[in-house]
Amino acid sequence: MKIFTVQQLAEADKVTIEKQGITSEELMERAAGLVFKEIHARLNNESVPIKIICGIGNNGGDGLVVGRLLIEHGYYVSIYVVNFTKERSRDFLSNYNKIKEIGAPWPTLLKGAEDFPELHPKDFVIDAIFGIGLNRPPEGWVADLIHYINASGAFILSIDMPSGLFSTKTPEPGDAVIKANYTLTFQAPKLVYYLPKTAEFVGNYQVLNIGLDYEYLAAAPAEAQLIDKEEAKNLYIPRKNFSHKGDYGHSMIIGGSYGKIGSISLSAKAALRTGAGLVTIYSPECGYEILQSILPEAMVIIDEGEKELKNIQFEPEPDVICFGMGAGISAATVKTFESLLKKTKSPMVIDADGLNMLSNNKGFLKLIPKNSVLTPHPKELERLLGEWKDDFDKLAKAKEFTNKYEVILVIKDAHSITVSGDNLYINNTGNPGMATAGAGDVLAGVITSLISQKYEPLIAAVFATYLHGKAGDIAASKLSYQGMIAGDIVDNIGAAFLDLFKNDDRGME
Ligand SMILES: NC(=O)C1=CN([C@@H]2O[C@H](COP(=O)(O)OP(=O)(O)OC[C@H]3O[C@@H](n4cnc5c(N)ncnc54)[C@H](OP(=O)(O)O)[C@@H]3O)[C@@H](O)[C@H]2O)[C@@H](O)CC1
Ligand SMILES: Nc1ncnc2c1ncn2[C@@H]1O[C@H](COP(=O)(O)OP(=O)(O)O)[C@@H](O)[C@H]1O
Ligand SMILES: [K+]
Repeated sequence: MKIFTVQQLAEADKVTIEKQGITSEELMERAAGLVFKEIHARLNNESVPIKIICGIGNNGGDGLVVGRLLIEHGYYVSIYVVNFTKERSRDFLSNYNKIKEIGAPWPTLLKGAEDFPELHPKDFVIDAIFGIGLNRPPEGWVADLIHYINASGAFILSIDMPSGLFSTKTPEPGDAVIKANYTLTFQAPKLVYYLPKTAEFVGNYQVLNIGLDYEYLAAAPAEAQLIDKEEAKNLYIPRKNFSHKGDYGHSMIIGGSYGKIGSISLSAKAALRTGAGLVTIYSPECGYEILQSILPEAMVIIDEGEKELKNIQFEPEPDVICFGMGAGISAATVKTFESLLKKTKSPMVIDADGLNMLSNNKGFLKLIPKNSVLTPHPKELERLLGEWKDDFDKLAKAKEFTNKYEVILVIKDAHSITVSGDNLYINNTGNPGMATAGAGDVLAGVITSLISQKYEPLIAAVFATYLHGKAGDIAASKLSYQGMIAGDIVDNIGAAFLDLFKNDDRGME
């Protein structure tokens, strides 16, 4: 699903009104009507006190429409208007008058702290103060009102955006931003729904299709792509009946050191479970017996170093090399990594200590084969890019980095983001149970395996991140967030593939 900027959405709004021959008030009625429907379906005429807090722009207008429809359906509704200015948007005003027409009590005007409504934990608050038109931080008593709503303990449903949340910057601690339990948004999710410092304000969310002009949206370049099952399914390459292991490539997993052999075994097993034809593990000597015993399907080549990698030499050349898990960063390992970078021409996957070596030796960056996939978690990314001001600055720096070195970055997080040039792909699978040792090693193996099966490195990164998260979700559904470990993610990669085609006639070919 495409994620658009606020400017694009405003433009789509205009184009829709023109092409569909409707008024903006009709579009507001359509959009807010869908919000009403969702609320009505959930509340099912329950007599919960509903308090709608409206601004004076179109977000407030939406709040008024929702209020009118709820009143007409017999709900117990109080409407408040935050009178931070005398200005009103046109569609706000016409819907304000419509409240009078249905004979409902006039909305209460809030002019300062003394007017704040009583709020109770059992209230259902609809936040329609600011939407995507927020253009400066809320101040004074309006900021106090936002903090007051948050502190009430009431269930908060935000329309379009939690009020006070900007679409292009992250709040500072203490800023006035509604902390919604649920957000109902129009047409497309917003980038801030997926970033570490902003997602917490959004709560759960749902996207309502308000029928904005399809042609405009299809042609508009996406600010980012959200990768869900629909998108992931389209990336899948079916396996042919008449094929052999050579068709699915040879993955080589290089890494490990004394006490950290488990990492490469997880990557290698993940590569096998993702469908690589052949997997070779290249390890320090101390890993030999362990690896041969726990993973008979993989071949093992050992380095001359007993406890760490010292002189990486192998034959024949694999289709793709994954480097770094558990490798450590001793001087000898750094040196042999440098030679490996110099002699490798095809795209690699670089993870963990491979990334740390790149950060400590910035001169190595230009040696990375083009189109390689780097998989940093936030700390590794910071070592690689330097500090960033906020999540937006982080993404800008990541784009610059991938452009400069012609590589692909998978920024691992709750919503991992694959960055390639100016393109962002946001993953929508995964769960907190994956915050467990070795989960990242598994992802590196899945990406490597897909590249060896001839997926383009960018597609491999995006698809692997989806499958890895889905495998984690399936593992969590059986074992709980607490009970699952990285090996369970590996064990459910197959189920993640099968899930792609569940409820779909196409099936896995
Ligand atoms: N696009 C779509 O697809 C559709 C969008 N729709 C809805 O429209 C919403 C956008 O509406 P919007 O543009 O009127 O802006 P909105 O968010 O109501 O608030 C801005 C108002 O507040 C003001 N203001 C700003 N910051 C302020 C501050 N800190 N402190 C004080 N004042 C501040 C600013 O005025 P200013 O003072 O800057 O002149 C302006 O008046 C959108 O989120 C969705 O709900 C649907 O109805 C139909 C389909
Ligand atoms: N809360 C979470 N929600 C979704 N995915 C998560 C969460 N926490 C971690 N993950 C995923 O688990 C993996 C953890 O990787 P990493 O931190 O490198 O672990 P390790 O170094 O132990 O292997 C990443 O792919 C990350 O996206
Ligand atoms: K809002």
